[in-house]
Amino acid sequence: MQDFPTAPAQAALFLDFDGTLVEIAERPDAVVVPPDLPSLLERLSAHLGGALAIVSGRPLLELDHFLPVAIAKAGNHGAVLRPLPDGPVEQPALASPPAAWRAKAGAFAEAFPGAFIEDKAHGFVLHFRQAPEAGPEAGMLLTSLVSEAPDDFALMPAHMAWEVTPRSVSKGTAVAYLMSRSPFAGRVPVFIGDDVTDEAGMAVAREAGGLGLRLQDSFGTPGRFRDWLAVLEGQLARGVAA
Ligand SMILES: O=P(O)(O)OC[C@H]1O[C@H](O[C@H]2O[C@H](CO)[C@@H](O)[C@H](O)[C@H]2O)[C@H](O)[C@@H](O)[C@@H]1O
Repeated sequence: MQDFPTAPAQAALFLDFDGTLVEIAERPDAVVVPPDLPSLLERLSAHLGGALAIVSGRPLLELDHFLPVAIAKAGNHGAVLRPLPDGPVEQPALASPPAAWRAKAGAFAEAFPGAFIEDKAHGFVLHFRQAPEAGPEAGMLLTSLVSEAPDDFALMPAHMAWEVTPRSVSKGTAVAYLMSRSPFAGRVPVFIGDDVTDEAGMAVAREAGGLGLRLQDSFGTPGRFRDWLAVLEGQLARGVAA
């Protein structure tokens, strides 16, 4: 078992989705969620008094689609949160990138068969997994566009994708906000993720005395990570992990 900085029963778990809980797929809609994963996460959340949250770049509705269980979720890299499993959705007021940026990115993607844009509420992703030759040029285009409003927007490298996001939110702000309120407050944060976009969440967890774990280093693969979660759930259920 991965060592915790405290008794596991006192931890607050923050889990990335793509590349951590599920394997990366060719397209965002093609990820395969193991049938037993949602209920495993729901049981883990219950053992932790609700202090388990999915913290993802995905929109909240997609997280609800892939993980249709009552657990806390933060989507769009911290731009939308549901801190309590069945509670209300919370969204800070955020600007959207200029329409001209989206139009230029869309025209760029159209020139590379396989590349496409994924729209989000306050940003967009330019995916190039099926057009890898587009990656560097896409990065240069979006770097140039974001430089027009660097205080408001950030460009994040993701797995075979570039994402334009509001600068004021991140997985770090999501973890900090959740840790400020029940049932997360007072627990020791443990963030597990696989990507550059997870580093802000890991950093906040570490600064709070917890753990920021990179999946590849600590677990290897999403499958092995899911196995670890199942073992942890069993221990918490039997009361032998505290
Ligand atoms: O924060 P995450 O839960 O890791 O989500 C990050 C982004 O994941 C998705 O894109 C990535 O996963 C796809 C499915 O495996 C893959 O096809 C793509 O190449 C990856 O970049 C999702 O589409 C984004 O919205 C998330 O921000």
